[in-house]
Amino acid sequence: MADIYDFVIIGSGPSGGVLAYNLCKAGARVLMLEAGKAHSAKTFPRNEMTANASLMWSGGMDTSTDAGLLFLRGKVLGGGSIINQCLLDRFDDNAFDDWRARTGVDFYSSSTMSRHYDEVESHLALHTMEKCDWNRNAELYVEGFDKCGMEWAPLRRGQSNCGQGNDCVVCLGGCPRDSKQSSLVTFIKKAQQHGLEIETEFNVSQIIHGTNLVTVYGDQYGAARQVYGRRCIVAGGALGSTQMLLKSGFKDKLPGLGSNFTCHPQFMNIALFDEIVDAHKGAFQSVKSQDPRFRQQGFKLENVFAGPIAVSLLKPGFGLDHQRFMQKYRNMACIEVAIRDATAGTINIDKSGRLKIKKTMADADWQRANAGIRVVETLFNSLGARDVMKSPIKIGLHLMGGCTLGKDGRNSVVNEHFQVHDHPNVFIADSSIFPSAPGINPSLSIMALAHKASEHILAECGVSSTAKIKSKSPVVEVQP
Ligand SMILES: Cc1cc2nc3c(=O)[nH]c(=O)nc-3n(C[C@H](O)[C@H](O)[C@H](O)COP(=O)(O)OP(=O)(O)OC[C@H]3O[C@@H](n4cnc5c(N)ncnc54)[C@H](O)[C@@H]3O)c2cc1C
Repeated sequence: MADIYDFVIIGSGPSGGVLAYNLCKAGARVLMLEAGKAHSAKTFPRNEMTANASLMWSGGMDTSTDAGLLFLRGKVLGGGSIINQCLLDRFDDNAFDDWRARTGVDFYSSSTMSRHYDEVESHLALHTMEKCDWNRNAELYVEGFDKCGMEWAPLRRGQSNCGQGNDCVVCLGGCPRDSKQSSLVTFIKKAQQHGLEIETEFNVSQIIHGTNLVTVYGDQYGAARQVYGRRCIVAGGALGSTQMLLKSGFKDKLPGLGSNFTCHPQFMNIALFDEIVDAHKGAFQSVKSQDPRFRQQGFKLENVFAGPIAVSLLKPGFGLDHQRFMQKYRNMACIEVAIRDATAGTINIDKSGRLKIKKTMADADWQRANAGIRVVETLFNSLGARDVMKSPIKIGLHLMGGCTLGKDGRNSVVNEHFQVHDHPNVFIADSSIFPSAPGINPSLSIMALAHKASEHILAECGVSSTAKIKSKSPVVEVQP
């Protein structure tokens, strides 16, 4: 006798959380599988090194095949929303127009998506960073922008209570106050109130699509496991979802699987000032560029900083030179350049199922990066910085694509109903469905698309999102 769930959701990030909540609320019996561990505000590691090692895939050391780009992605209950900054922006017309032109999919528009944004935002505490939240790093950013006549805007974060002046900067290792609006403290918590079951440390290796049943294979605590769902929702993020489908042999029917991988490569630029900046105190990020010229040129700037371990990794070299650099930690200000990458990469696997990610920076990408870095240099120089260090390390935080949504199964993986082409019982609505890099923080749009997907999935089951699913007998004999 085996349990059959209405839905098995693989992955617990922004996508998995929203889908779990909407399906559970409609009365479905849902099991969520997550490869990472379950943590809470009380148990998140408080040391930078331990946080990277225990909350990220490969300890935060996933790289492209040429080792030119470093990819960070969460492996913990709550996924990327546990280790991210929770900056929540809607996409603009420019991003949606590009997606519509690439895919021919009409719902990619601000007007169609606004209802879904409204819906997910109604579950989140949102805070626009105000002047009283700024630390000296943010003040310098604004002073520089004003001096150089460039437009900036406050960032909007998902946070409920980050204390006076956002007095804590440990968000990237998991929020110790349950303030950051991760999927763990928002949608997953609410889904659990509607009966969501969760299994953590369950690493999915294969998804087998049957006529009436999807079988999900994996391992948990060193033992082989398999679970069954009438339908399966793959929400493992760009790399995770693509890897699971590749390992399950979906590429035979879907040649586009693994293509269109993008990541908004980011460059940290650190300036040394005579004054004490203490960028590690107060709000970690508060302001962004809003200059239309930058959007046209394919880059954006945000004030940002990092803990001492991360900063030390950004500076090449070792010994006295490195030591002297780190002694100036309190005098550092930092602005990151993030580009809207023009050159898509590919996601593949080797014979052992390990990821092989090809992603290079082509000339068009370097033009965008260098244009942004030049602006940062001008800005810091206008403020009298002693020195500006351009870190050679390129980091991909927003991982997108691999299972693109589109109309044609020859070059896309998921159809307009978020169903994998020719596999009607498997759905995807996470960052892997993105057809290109939007150049905007992606999480809120991942959630809005997941909300839209949940409506399609419920409609496909013959239920409107406000009616209740009548779950079939939960326990039946299974012969996979
Ligand atoms: C340091 C950092 C800062 C960021 N800051 C921001 C920000 O401020 N704003 C913003 O919009 N975005 C930000 N992002 C990006 C954002 O977090 C991601 O785009 C988002 O989390 C992707 O959501 P997702 O649901 O597609 O996948 P994920 O959040 O990656 O969730 C996928 C989940 O699936 C699990 N999984 C994968 N494979 C398997 C498997 N085989 N078996 C079982 N489980 C599996 C993973 O462990 C993971 O928990 C940041 C990212 C990083 C790393």
